[in-house]
Amino acid sequence: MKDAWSSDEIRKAEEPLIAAGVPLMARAAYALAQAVLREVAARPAGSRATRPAGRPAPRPSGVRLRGSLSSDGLPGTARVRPARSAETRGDVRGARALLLVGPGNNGGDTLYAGAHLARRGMSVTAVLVSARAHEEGLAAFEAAGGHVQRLADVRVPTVVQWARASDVVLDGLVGVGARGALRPPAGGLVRALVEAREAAGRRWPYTVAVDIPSGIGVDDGVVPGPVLTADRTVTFGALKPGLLLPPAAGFAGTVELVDIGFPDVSVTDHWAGAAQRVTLGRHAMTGTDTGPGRVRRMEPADVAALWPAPTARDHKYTRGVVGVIAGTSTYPGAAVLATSGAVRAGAGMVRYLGPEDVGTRVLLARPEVVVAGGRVQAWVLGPGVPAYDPEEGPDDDGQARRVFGALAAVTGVLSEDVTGGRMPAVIDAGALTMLEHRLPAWAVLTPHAGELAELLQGLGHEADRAAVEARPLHWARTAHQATGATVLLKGAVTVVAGPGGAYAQADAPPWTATAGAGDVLAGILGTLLAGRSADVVADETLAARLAAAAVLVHGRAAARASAGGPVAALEIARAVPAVIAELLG
Ligand SMILES: NC(=O)C1=CN([C@@H]2O[C@H](COP(=O)(O)OP(=O)(O)OC[C@H]3O[C@@H](n4cnc5c(N)ncnc54)[C@H](O)[C@@H]3O)[C@@H](O)[C@H]2O)[C@@H](O)CC1
Ligand SMILES: [K+]
Repeated sequence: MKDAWSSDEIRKAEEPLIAAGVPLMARAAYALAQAVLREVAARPAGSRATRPAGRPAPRPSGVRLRGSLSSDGLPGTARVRPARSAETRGDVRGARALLLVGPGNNGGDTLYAGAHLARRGMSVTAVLVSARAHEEGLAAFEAAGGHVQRLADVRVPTVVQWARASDVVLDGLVGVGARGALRPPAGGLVRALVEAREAAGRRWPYTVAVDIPSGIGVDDGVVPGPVLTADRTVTFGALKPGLLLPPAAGFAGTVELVDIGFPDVSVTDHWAGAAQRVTLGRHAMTGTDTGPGRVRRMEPADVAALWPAPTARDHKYTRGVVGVIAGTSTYPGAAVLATSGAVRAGAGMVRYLGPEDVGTRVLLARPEVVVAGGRVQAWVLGPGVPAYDPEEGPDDDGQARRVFGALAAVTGVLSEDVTGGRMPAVIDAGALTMLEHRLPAWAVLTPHAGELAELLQGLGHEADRAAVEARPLHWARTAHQATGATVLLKGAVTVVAGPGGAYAQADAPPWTATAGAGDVLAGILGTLLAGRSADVVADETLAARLAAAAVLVHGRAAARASAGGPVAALEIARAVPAVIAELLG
């Protein structure tokens, strides 16, 4: 599990260590310098900025650094403890670094790192954007032979020119002390650098963000103004939510987490069950509630503990029956895709409810499906079902009526004065327009940004699709709070918001953005909810974890089916068993 800490949590963790004299900044700066030295040393000397003008620099992304990939082979985080023994060898003399230095400790990290680079023979220039700069860091930098320039004394185009002529640019303008969009003059400088980077294409120097790409929302992942995209972010002590969340995460490049010595601690882990004391390891947090504010990313190793893998004592009913209400005679495909997702994820049984001709098509594709009503342990409601319109009367082959009936079994509100048992559900597409009652957390809404915007508008919020895409965590949380349901907001990075906090999952290749992929996801999640139906109703935080696990499995199945090329939704379903086998193995 990747666990991101808010800026407040980072400060709370730092305070006792700073008081005890732990050299946090020295550790951070040393690791930062090592990351830069590794990159520069890996480049052929002739390709460095001293190359003749106009000759393109080699692509930094062609060089894979030690620990730069997560176990799944996708760009991810690596933990590197800055140790003297890890000193990077290789000749870096004459290579050029440009440091963008802000007024706070983020600038301090950058200046100390610049001192390391200068001592190794690099030509290092620091541009101070403010009148103020970290005093000791600046003194160390100058003592090591670094060149200092003040933005007030030079023009922005000159700094852009220096950047273009460098091998590496370090963005040390602001870190976790940042508030809002970058203000002038830093904002103007970064805007000009972003333009120059776009114009330069692949010839732009390797760009390293110090702790975070300056200008992102540290805690909420927003991008309120200009941000220079990094090839690598070297982040200190713990991940920050903005490094996991869209849209900010797209600016971070490969994220390298440096252990600067935050302590081993135990915390109340809302994710592991009700108020259970657990030790999360080095990167956990002393005395801080993980609470609904937390942002995490589930990793492949976390899935096995959640998956309802069968034992020899199980039979099809104990393993969980998924009921699917999806598709109409006009849109039968969603029914085939959702039931396929559920079958391939390993449901004990899948029931399909819908018009007869759609049921026949489902049976042709998946003869395992039972096309008849009966007991189920979780519902999948709404894929391929049109939006409900009480005025017009629905042209939906009776699907709205069936969905309303199933929703009663989810909330337990059977009629005005009769309540019954309750069970989990995936509420997708058309079913998102049929919500009448406040929902429990075991109801998982699975909108994309446009559907979430419509849902929010129905709840009185002014949010269109663009607004949701700009602040996905905020709006997913808002919808969770307003409806009570767990909210899974689909996207390139999928955000899940529930009572125990949020997940940001980036498991799927861009090819996954294809019609029907969401129907398969709904089926996979339905199987997970059915397999752990009683647990999900008993533990209000479990649905979000299962939702994140379903997103991970779906994303990895899409990657497997795609193999780097286009992918059809049904192929994603087909790849699911092998992915589950791999994760459980
Ligand atoms: N506290 C410590 O001992 C450590 C701090 N570390 C570094 O220190 C950083 C945090 O340092 P600080 O708390 O000094 O804060 P930062 O350096 O992140 O930024 C604060 C400064 O930036 C300015 N600023 C804030 N928002 C701005 C905006 N939108 N536009 C322009 N300027 C803005 C503020 O006026 C303030 O001067 C971390 O991100 C990390 O890089 C690391 O060295 C680890 C140890
Ligand atoms: K920064």
